[in-house]
Amino acid sequence: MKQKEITLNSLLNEDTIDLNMLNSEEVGNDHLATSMNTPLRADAFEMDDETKIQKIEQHFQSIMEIMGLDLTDDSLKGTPHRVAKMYIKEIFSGLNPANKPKIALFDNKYKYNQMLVEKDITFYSNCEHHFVPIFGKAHLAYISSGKVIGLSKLNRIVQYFAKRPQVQERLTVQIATELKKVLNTEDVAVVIDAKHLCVSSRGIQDTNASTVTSFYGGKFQNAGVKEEFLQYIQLKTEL
Ligand SMILES: Nc1nc2c(ncn2[C@@H]2O[C@H](COP(=O)(O)OP(=O)(O)OP(=O)(O)O)[C@@H](O)[C@H]2O)c(=O)[nH]1
Ligand SMILES: [Zn+2]
Repeated sequence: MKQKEITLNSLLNEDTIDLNMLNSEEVGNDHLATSMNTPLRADAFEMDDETKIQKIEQHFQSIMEIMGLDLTDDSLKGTPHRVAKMYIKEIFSGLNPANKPKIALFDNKYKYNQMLVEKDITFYSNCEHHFVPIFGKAHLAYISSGKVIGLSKLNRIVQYFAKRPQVQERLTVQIATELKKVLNTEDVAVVIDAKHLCVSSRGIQDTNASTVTSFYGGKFQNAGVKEEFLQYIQLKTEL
């Protein structure tokens, strides 16, 4: 299987990126568009969800009509509303910071001081260039700086950032940055192995290629620590 490897640590070189901006995953700051922030307009959430759904429904109906589809057909007539609801409430719900998961941390009373790896987190996202799915596995690791995170919250962080129009590089950096912030440590690692339907189902139509992106912070930049993490996740060849 062919894999394209993009290493992101150079993008996150703290000499070149303002750390305040890295922490600004808030509405209104996103539009300042550092390389890792989803390019959102400042007024992105002035309109409520119900109005957004109504408007998208109207526009999607126009797209279908332009394509010559008969919207009086039983099976098609509900599609504009279905798509609009799916965009706002499901597959792009991670655009809205109101949907950001609340993260519960616990004291590390177990004195566990090795890495914790949450691997094979299945996610579905969508390519921001073609609006077709990106899907795959995310593998996360961290070494506690004193707090322990509930395991499911690692999953929830992945799902939140996946539910946006994405490029895989940005998804990787956004997850890593959030992990660093909530866990108050540089010692985090993220590897994402994903398939892009814009590469397999159209365009070049390569059904075998997958894309691997990675972030290694703090102690994970140490070759031995990184190797231990990679041993645990052992990238699988089929997704
Ligand atoms: N770096 C990066 N590129 C992506 C990602 N998802 C999709 N792309 C690429 O974005 C590019 C968009 O290029 P364009 O030439 O504007 O689009 P296109 O004419 O549809 O290109 P083809 O896919 O080659 O037909 C394509 O090469 C996609 O494969 C991603 O997550 N990261
Ligand atoms: Zn694409």
